[in-house]
Amino acid sequence: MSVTTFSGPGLDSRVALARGAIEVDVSLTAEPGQVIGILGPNGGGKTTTVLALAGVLRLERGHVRVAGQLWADDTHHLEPEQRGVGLMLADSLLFPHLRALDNVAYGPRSRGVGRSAARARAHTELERVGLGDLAGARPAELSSGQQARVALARALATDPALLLLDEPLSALDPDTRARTRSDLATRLAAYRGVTVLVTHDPLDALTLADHLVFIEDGRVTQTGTPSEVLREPRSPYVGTVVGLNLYAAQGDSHGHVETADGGRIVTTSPTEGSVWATIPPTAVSLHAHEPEGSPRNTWRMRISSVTMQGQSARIGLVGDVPLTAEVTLESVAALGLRVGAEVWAAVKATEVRTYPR
Ligand SMILES: Nc1ncnc2c1ncn2[C@@H]1O[C@H](COP(=O)(O)OP(=O)(O)OP(=O)(O)O)[C@@H](O)[C@H]1O
Repeated sequence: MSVTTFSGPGLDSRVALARGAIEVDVSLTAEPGQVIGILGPNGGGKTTTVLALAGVLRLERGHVRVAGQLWADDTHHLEPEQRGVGLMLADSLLFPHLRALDNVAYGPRSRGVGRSAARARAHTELERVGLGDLAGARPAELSSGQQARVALARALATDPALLLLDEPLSALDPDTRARTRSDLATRLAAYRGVTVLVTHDPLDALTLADHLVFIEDGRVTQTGTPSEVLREPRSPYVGTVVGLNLYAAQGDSHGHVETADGGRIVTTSPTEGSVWATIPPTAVSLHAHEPEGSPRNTWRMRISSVTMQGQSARIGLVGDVPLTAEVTLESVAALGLRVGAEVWAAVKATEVRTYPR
């Protein structure tokens, strides 16, 4: 098969294909060394995108170019083993009968590297993930975090230009996950190819990725650096992930915005035209009686949920402007906050941020 060569060094892709009930159409670009974090609700097309980049699924339209090489377009399709790609999934899928060293050496071996060169390479990769001493162990003798690190070493042992990590930490318990996340961050910092990391965990995305891409219903709904996304979410899903109350609203240019459900919010932020409005849950105070004072929003609300989070509680509120509030556990006790109870919620106008939609 002839392979057309392009000059771009990183990832340049648009994958478009039907999968199940949805049409996936996702464009991703990245420079070498960048980590792209992909987030999105279940069934939105994240894994489909990864499998299309890997060559497991065929494109219907679009293209995949990596390190200047065309891997796929309408007419070309390189098989996964013909692509310089490393894949790591939630299940590390190690060969149970092989030592860690031979699990890692398997990749180079299957690409034609001789046995001793492949083993030498596997040793180097295991050392890079801190497992040089456990090269002789079989998967059953390794902890789940160590197995994940072997899987990472295996994915990198073939010098891939593109590393695809699909929920690589999701099978780990929270402590192991935190430690393995930091090992992964260290290893990725030294990797010069492009990494695409699919995760449901905002912490993975914020700590590992340089750039975030949200995929919902087969489409990209938002891209940006973690701090851009944290500051200005642009879909209800992204609002939930970054922990802000988010409303699609219309401004009346008199310091009010009106939400799609007819709720009115007072703000000191610009209110011209179609805007997103955000309210941080920590900016919502709850009261037994209607509060008065500086320009503020006050709403009579009913409590729909109460969940604890460390030393604070998140209170779901329904009313004119549905809200999540984050309050101290003392407030929960003092105000008798429980599902079904009615309270006043107050938010200062200065706490409501708007930006164009
Ligand atoms: N093996 C399959 N055959 C056919 N359709 C599938 C298959 N796997 C997934 N789908 C469908 O493809 C669509 C996209 O699924 P995909 O796994 O890409 O989403 P996802 O964003 O990775 O979801 P999750 O977060 O649940 O892993 C969904 O509608 C799903 O039901």
